[in-house]
Parts: sequence; C-alpha cells; structure tokens
Amino acid sequence: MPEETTSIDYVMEAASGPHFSGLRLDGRMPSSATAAAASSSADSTLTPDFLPNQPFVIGVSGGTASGKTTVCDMIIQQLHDHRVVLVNQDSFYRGLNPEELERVHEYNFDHPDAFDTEQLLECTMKLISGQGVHVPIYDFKKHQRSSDSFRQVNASDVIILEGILVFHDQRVRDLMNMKIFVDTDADVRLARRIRRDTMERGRDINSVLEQYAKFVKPAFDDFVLPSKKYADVIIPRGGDNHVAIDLIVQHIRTKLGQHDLCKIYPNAYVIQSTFQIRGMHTLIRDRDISKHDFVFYSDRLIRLVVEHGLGHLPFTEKQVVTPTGSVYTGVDFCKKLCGVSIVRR
Ligand SMILES: Nc1ncnc2c1ncn2[C@@H]1O[C@H](COP(=O)(O)OP(=O)(O)O)[C@@H](O)[C@H]1O
Ligand SMILES: O=c1ccn([C@@H]2O[C@H](COP(=O)(O)O)[C@@H](O)[C@H]2O)c(=O)[nH]1
Repeated sequence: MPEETTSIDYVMEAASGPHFSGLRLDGRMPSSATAAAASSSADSTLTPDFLPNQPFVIGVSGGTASGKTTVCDMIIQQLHDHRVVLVNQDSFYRGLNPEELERVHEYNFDHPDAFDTEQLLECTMKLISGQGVHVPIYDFKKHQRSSDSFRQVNASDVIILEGILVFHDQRVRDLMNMKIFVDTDADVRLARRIRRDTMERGRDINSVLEQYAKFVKPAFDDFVLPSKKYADVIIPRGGDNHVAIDLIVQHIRTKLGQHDLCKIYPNAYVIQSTFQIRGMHTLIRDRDISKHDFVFYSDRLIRLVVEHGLGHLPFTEKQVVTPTGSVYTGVDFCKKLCGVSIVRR
C-alpha cells in the first residue's frame, strides 16, 4: 500500500486472509505431560494435563477485535460460582519511551517484542502457585503504563490469559490447560476495530486504517494466525457462538471436578452459588476477620446448607385454615426434624 494511501477498499482487501471455520475439540491431552515437562520440548502443541488443586489455566487468542474479551466475559459469567480471573496480555505492553512516543506511528504494537513476556510469565506462574499479583494498567491513549496504580489479581480456580499473542511464547503456552482461538472474519474485525479505536482508544479513522495495513494485518499473518495451530478449540464468530462457549464451560466445570462429587455421591446436591454466598466465603476465609464476624457469617452459611437439606426431606400434604377462613393446602414434614449448626474455630 502506498505510504499516504488510506483507501478503505484497499485495507478491506488486504484484510482478507485465510479463513477457517468449525469448532474443533481435539482432546489432545498427553497422559504424563505437566507444564514443567512440556516446557522442555522444542515446539510443543500439546496441552498439559490439569492437576487437581491447581488453577485451570485457559489461553484465549485471536486477531484484534475478534471478540476475545467478549468470549472471556461470557465464560466468566457462566462460571460465576467459581473464582475466575482474567489477565490481559495488553496489560503487559512495555510502554513507550519519549523517543518512541514521538514516532508512535512507526511503532509496531502487534510484534511480540512490544510485550514484556517475562513479566507476563512471572505473573502467571505466581497465580498458578496460589499467590496474588499486581498487574500493570496500560493506557491505550497514552501508550504508557500507569506509574502509580496497578490491578490486584488474587489466586483463583480459573486463570484466563487473553491476548493476540498469548500462544506465541512456548513457555506461556505450556502453562495453559486449554487453548482457545477466537476466529472471526478479518473484515468484521476491521470494522469493529475502527469503531472501537475511534470511540474508546482516542484514534481517528485514518490512523486506524494506516496502522492496520502497516502493522496489524502483517503481524496477524506472521504471528497470530500461525499460532492458531496450538489451539485445542477454535470458536468461529466469537461471542455469537453460544454453543461453543457452553461446551467450553461444561468442559471447564468437569475439569474442576464439580460433576465428580455428584458422581461419587449420587445423593449429593451442590447448592448453586451466588455472589452473596461467595461474599460470605470470602469473609470467613480472610485471616483478619474478627471472631464475631467469623461465627456470624459461618452460621449464616451453615443455615443455608441446613435449610437446603431440609427441603429434600419427605413431606406430606397438609391443609390449614387461614385467619380469613379459607383453606390453604400446603405440606408438613413427615417426621419431627431439626437442623443444628455448630461452629468451631
Ligand atoms: N459478537 C459481536 N457482535 C458485535 N460486536 C461485537 C461482538 N463481539 C465483540 N464485539 C465488539 O467488538 C469490539 C471488540 O471486541 P472484543 O471482545 O473487545 O475483542 P478483542 O478482545 O478480541 O479485541 C468491542 O467493541 C465489542 O463490543
Ligand atoms: O498502545 C497501543 C497498544 C496496542 N494497540 C493495538 O491493540 C491491539 C491488541 O488489542 P486487542 O484488544 O486484542 O485488539 C493490537 O492489534 C495493537 O495494534 C494499539 O493500537 N496501541
């Protein structure tokens, strides 16, 4: 494309790369590979086995504006009863120095070197080992990281790493238990990118088109698309593909062992978690909680269990007469029962 040309037709044409479609669930799971072992192989495409009591790590890659963040949000929403954290590769953009800032139009934000991959790796490994981390906050308008604030990310059951190049570095890839590639047509992505970057990232349409033709599209072809081969699951159409997202969530739930408990104990009922329940679990796990609050919130949680349990006991039909004289048909416990909660600390 000539330097000064910003014809949308040209860019749309340049954007039409190879297309793939169809959900692929390879199930490529080596029996003995672990994250550490796999990292020693030369060019591993294998996904390591998920070890119990470790967080389940999901990588979500795909071209710019393919819907990676949207897919992640949908997964997080469906896994509301688990602790899930999202780590964006964008947070690990290096931030430009004054010289680079002056010539920002020549900077390639789509090259792997634009990211501090060592820091992303270190953060992910800390999260996997159960430690909380400080994730940098990147400003797309200033091309800088915030110097005085960061995002606190706590240890979780599920860690999602999302970004255009999260499959590029083998060491990062090898930490993932599941790799998802969001596959959306290039023209759709470009249209979304124009809208997003002009509305949210302080760009004008010409600069978006120029950057797209000069850096984004070539880097997609050179780095992003070739990393698609590492994916275990490919989601065509991103967030519109509810079937694929439901299947992925089911798989994660199975891996997290939720179904196993019910398989071992067929009479077990798992109470549907809510933010209120998770909030109380968070309070009672906090080592700084007062004894009074620990007893108070534990008691509330146990009451929920007891009340839910009582709902599964045998009942018989019973009629009562209301104060207005009408007959109400309800139920009565078959036997005299009571639930007692005992809190020990
Ligand atoms: N299925 C969809 N339909 C319409 N707009 C979408 C859809 N998925 C994402 N978008 C929009 O496209 C833009 C990029 O989506 P996002 O999920 O942030 O992509 P990515 O994280 O891959 O850059 C956002 O403005 C988002 O609202
Ligand atoms: O300062 C910056 C940093 C990044 N970009 C562009 O962002 C996309 C990656 O973000 P997505 O949310 O996955 O689209 C990448 O293509 C960079 O070109 C930027 O323009 N400026």
